[in-house]
Amino acid sequence: MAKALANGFLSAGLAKPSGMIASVHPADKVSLQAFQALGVETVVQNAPVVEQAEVVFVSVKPQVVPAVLKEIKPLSRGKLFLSVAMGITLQTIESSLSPESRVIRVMPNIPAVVRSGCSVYVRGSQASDADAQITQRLLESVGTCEAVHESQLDTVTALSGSGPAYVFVMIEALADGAVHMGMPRDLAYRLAAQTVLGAGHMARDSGLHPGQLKDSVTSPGGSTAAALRQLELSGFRAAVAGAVEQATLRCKQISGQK
Ligand SMILES: NC(=O)C1=CN([C@@H]2O[C@H](COP(=O)(O)OP(=O)(O)OC[C@H]3O[C@@H](n4cnc5c(N)ncnc54)[C@H](OP(=O)(O)O)[C@@H]3O)[C@@H](O)[C@H]2O)C=CC1
Ligand SMILES: O=C(O)[C@@H]1CCC=N1
Repeated sequence: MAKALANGFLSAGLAKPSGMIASVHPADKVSLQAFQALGVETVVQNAPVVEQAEVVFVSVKPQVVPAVLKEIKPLSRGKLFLSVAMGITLQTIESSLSPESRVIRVMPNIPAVVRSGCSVYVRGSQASDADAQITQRLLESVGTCEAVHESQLDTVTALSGSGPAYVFVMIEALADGAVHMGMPRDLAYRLAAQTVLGAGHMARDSGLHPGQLKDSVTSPGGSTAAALRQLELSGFRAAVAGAVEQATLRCKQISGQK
């Protein structure tokens, strides 16, 4: 996620490679190469990042966050921390850093890499209006960004944080169906991806209910109606809604609420 955000901020012209520094775990060669390709300085420790940066993204797995916060606490005074870790609450982060640090929780998503992400954020108790503005500006440079209440963050994580994965599975499945019917795979992926993009665009911008949009595609006695019947028989809606529910529960489990 850190690579996607860095790439997005650079593409948006909001940051220069010389103004960024990334701590990359030495074993993670893919990340090392990705940051180097962006021209961003990499270090193998977290301390130099916190020492040099005014705004620090905490983008390690939730299970690793406590150890990282403990490590950087002595350097955290006066800095703004943006944590993207799922399930790690503001209370946990704030109580693990200097009381004079400022914290904002962010839930971005991976399309930030192509500046089509959607992010939400929640201000910590010490974060100022200026901190919220910096957060909003950074994340709006890579997509949409809005403030939410922390009680929504686990569900946001399950919907838009993880959502691209569900959509990628959908694209794969759409293409698999078409390949099964004889379509070349590269054409199938192109059409599937563009279909998702176009439908998303309409759902976002038309002001119409998704059900109305669905009805506009569904000719009486036609092929879409036959396909939709198959989706309903296969429990498609329940599967997708259930995925969001399970992901939310997993976030709550990680944060210790369940
Ligand atoms: N991927 C996504 O789409 C999204 C992810 N997030 C959040 O972003 C965070 C990162 O997720 P993601 O990018 O997928 O995970 P990754 O595992 O890809 O990235 C985490 C990186 O942190 C490194 N790391 C491990 N331990 C340390 C340490 N002690 N100090 C510094 N770096 C360390 C890892 O190295 P190594 O691999 O060697 O352990 C790895 O390079 C998570 O908290 C996740 O909840 C939020 C929204 C969307
Ligand atoms: O899978 C995860 O845990 C993270 C959170 C949102 C997307 N990826």
